[in-house]
Amino acid sequence: MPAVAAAEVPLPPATGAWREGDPPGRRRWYDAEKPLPLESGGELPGVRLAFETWGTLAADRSNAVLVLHALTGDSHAAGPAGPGHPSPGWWDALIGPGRALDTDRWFVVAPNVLGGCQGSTGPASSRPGGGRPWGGAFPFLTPRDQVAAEAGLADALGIERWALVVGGSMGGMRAVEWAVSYPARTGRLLLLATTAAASAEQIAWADIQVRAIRTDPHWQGGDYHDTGRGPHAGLGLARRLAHVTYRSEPELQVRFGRLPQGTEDPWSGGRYQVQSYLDHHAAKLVRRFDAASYVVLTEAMNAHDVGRGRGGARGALRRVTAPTLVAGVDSDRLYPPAQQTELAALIPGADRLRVVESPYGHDGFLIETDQVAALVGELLS
Ligand SMILES: CC(=O)SCCNC(=O)CCNC(=O)[C@H](O)C(C)(C)COP(=O)(O)OP(=O)(O)OC[C@H]1O[C@@H](n2cnc3c(N)ncnc32)[C@H](O)[C@@H]1OP(=O)(O)O
Ligand SMILES: N[C@@H](CCO)C(=O)O
Repeated sequence: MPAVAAAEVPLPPATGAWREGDPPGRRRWYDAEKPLPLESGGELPGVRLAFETWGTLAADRSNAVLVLHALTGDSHAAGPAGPGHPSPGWWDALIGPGRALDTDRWFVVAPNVLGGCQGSTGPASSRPGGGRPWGGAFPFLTPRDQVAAEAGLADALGIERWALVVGGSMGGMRAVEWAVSYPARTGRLLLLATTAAASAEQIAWADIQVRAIRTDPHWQGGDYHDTGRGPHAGLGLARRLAHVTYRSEPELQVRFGRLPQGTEDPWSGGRYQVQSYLDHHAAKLVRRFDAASYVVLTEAMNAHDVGRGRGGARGALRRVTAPTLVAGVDSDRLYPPAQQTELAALIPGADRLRVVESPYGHDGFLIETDQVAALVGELLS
């Protein structure tokens, strides 16, 4: 089957409305027909998910793969940088002709998460009816809500069962929710650097990040979207803290040590290299990400507990029928491998924990693409 550009992929009739023509070329939108009932009560009207696809959906729709991004990722999982995409796809090394997710064979779908800010409905979106942005009134979401929205997208695409659902970190939270909420629709499962439930420490790091945003004077209760300003300083602080947790102590030490940044003097107002590095990542995120989305998604991650109302993690994970691989990164201090050991032990179709060897910490699931490709290959073979 030849690879075709996603813009040419014939899509089946949708139950929701489709919107074509985003300048980057590939992004499409799914608009839900009905409001989404929320786990916390109430419902979210006007749900839209942005998504991108690669490859061709087989006539029997058996070759669809769902790729779920992490906290600040988006639907641009593959493909080059370009207008609307300042960076190449975050898993470009894995998705494409001849790659682990070979788009000559697989139809790969990557949605932007509900609550996000890269085309899907989130706090920066207008309320239905063309009103002001949701802002602080955007409802509390959980990963189950986000997965329920993704199930609507799957319905609209005519995909009854994914051949594979794969995700890392926050994407792994949604992937495991898929396998528990919709076992018959999850053919295979690859969980990377993720957990059955957000831990006390993960909630603690997240809390500091959310407070950094909410205490920024430009937060305005989350209703800043049409003020021309935003809690950029708070978001930058949140990213600095988060980024340290995404990497490992030895990596930072080997890479930066105590070196000053260029000719700057840390004893008189200048920065160490590592400070400059964090400044860079903070500024980069502030340019591309909405602070209120960051809060909504972070709180959704805090709410992640696959066992809630299902007899705990053991009771929930027993429902998974998919052949499963669970992998952790050996240097991950944010999602330590003990969390993936638990997942592997409790999912019936999983065997021993796989370990991605990396000096880079949690971000290893994004960086060590050769090792992740080998896991994908093993699971799909
Ligand atoms: C799907 C998802 O999960 S999220 C989508 C992808 N993730 C992100 O975009 C999150 C932000 N980025 C990251 O987390 C990481 O950069 C990764 C995981 C994508 C890639 O990691 P690495 O390749 O190891 O990149 P690293 O962390 O070294 O950062 C490199 C950047 O730091 C900059 N940098 C390095 N040292 C310094 C310094 N002393 N001062 C300032 N900047 C510095 C580099 O110039 C480079 O800039 P650029 O990214 O604008 O080109
Ligand atoms: N660097 C990743 C890590 C979160 O898992 C992100 O920004 O989404």
